[in-house]
Amino acid sequence: MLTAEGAWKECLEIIQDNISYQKYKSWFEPIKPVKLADDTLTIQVPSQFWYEWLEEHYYNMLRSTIAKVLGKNGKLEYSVLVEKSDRLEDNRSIRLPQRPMGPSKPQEMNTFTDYHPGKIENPFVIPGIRKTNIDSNLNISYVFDRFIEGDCNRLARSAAMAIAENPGNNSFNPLFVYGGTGLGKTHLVQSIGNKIKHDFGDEYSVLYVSSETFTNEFVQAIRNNRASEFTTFYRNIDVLIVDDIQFFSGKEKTQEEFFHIFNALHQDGKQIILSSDRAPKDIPDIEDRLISRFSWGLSADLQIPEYETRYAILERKANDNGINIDSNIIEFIAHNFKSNVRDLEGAVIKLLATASLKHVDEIDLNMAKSVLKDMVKSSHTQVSIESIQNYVCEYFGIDTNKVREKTRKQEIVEARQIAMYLSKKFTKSSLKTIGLQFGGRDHSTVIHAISTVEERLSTSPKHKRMLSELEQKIEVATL
Ligand SMILES: Nc1ncnc2c1ncn2[C@@H]1O[C@H](COP(=O)(O)OP(=O)(O)OP(=O)(O)O)[C@@H](O)[C@H]1O
Repeated sequence: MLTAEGAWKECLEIIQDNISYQKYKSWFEPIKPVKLADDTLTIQVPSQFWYEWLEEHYYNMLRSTIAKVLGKNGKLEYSVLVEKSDRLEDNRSIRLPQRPMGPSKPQEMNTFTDYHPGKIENPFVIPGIRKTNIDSNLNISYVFDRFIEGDCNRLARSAAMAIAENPGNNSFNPLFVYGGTGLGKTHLVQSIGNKIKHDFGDEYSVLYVSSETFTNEFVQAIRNNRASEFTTFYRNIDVLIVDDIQFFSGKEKTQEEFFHIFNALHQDGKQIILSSDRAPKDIPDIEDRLISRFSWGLSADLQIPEYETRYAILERKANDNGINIDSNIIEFIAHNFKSNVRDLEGAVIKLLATASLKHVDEIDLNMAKSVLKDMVKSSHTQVSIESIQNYVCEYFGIDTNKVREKTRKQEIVEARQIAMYLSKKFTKSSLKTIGLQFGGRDHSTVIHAISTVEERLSTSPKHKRMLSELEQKIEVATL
């Protein structure tokens, strides 16, 4: 029978796969499952603010997670730990938003009584496509207003704005936005879609899709003999935004399909917006004819933000989250988190979560330094999954390719599981990405590997020693 712990563990596995590791650690790890009765899971959160934060930021994800784990009648209830009344009062600089105080004893805070499982519809099977019934898949918080402009993104942002003002009818077709991870590609390309929808209403059908979803839908469509419906659907879009196009690499059939859709849309003066982690010419295993089309309009890169932009982004993020951060803390973060915007955001979130967990209203610079110590270290250099595979294989004295092969030899399996565990710990990659880099395994294999390693860690001192040696090796390499 499913227990509260078991149900919450399943929820965590899903949640972990849907949000960054940092957010997962900050907001979900401290939660404790309390009770499971009548399809209702009760979880205990550390503070009233915590509950409000979850509701504000993760409501939809929690709803669908609960539905997956407990079924369509599943409900989630919160119980809030007693708030301390003796709040500290000295010179601190993060102020939590002034919200009503939580209850003085644990109490049910919210129930998804109105829950109905979310309909996940495949857009291309909607009969008689009409512009108004297409779900654009846009995240409404990705808007221009929240996208801070700097030298690092000025060209891309201006082109994006010009497109949003005049979709299809501009010289940036397609717009190809590229740059490293966490630099704002998704935010920017979705801002275009959101502005068009806001300014033009149903005049344009807008669709945001990741290249991975596009590929999966295409494969499904072929399997179900619905390839022509798939094509028709995409050819009817007015503004097509495809994110992370580098995932088309090596997928010949998908590339061919996309090539025809691209031509049809372009010919009809429809707007195409693409993003990628690298410039068109640097994407491996993509047909030349597609690469040449990607370069028809404008390719604009997003670079690492300079200090002033990092400062402005931090101020804005804090503001958006309803907190005031003292300028010396902003300076500290802006000086130490240089590689991407996601890390800046992660730092603000971690401070906020810690303030809430410790029940303090404000945080001073010393506390911020200590809270962010580990992140500062890890933000300096990013280790790749490939180098983790190398470290582990070198440690075990085996050939690196072996961990990517299908072999089930015990020593290889063990090395592979450890490398997967370390990849989760030291990189920001999703379980899916990790699985793919280990010979195309799926995310459940990675979850299994991680829990196997964790179990061994807690029962075998030999494994603990081994892991700690490996972790040290990786840490030294990333300093
Ligand atoms: N210029 C900016 N102003 C404000 N927020 C930004 C800016 N650039 C990025 N962000 C924020 O940083 C986070 C990461 O951005 P986003 O997901 O768009 O990056 P990405 O380049 O698509 O990353 P990935 O390649 O890993 O998918 C988002 O929360 C986004 O809002």
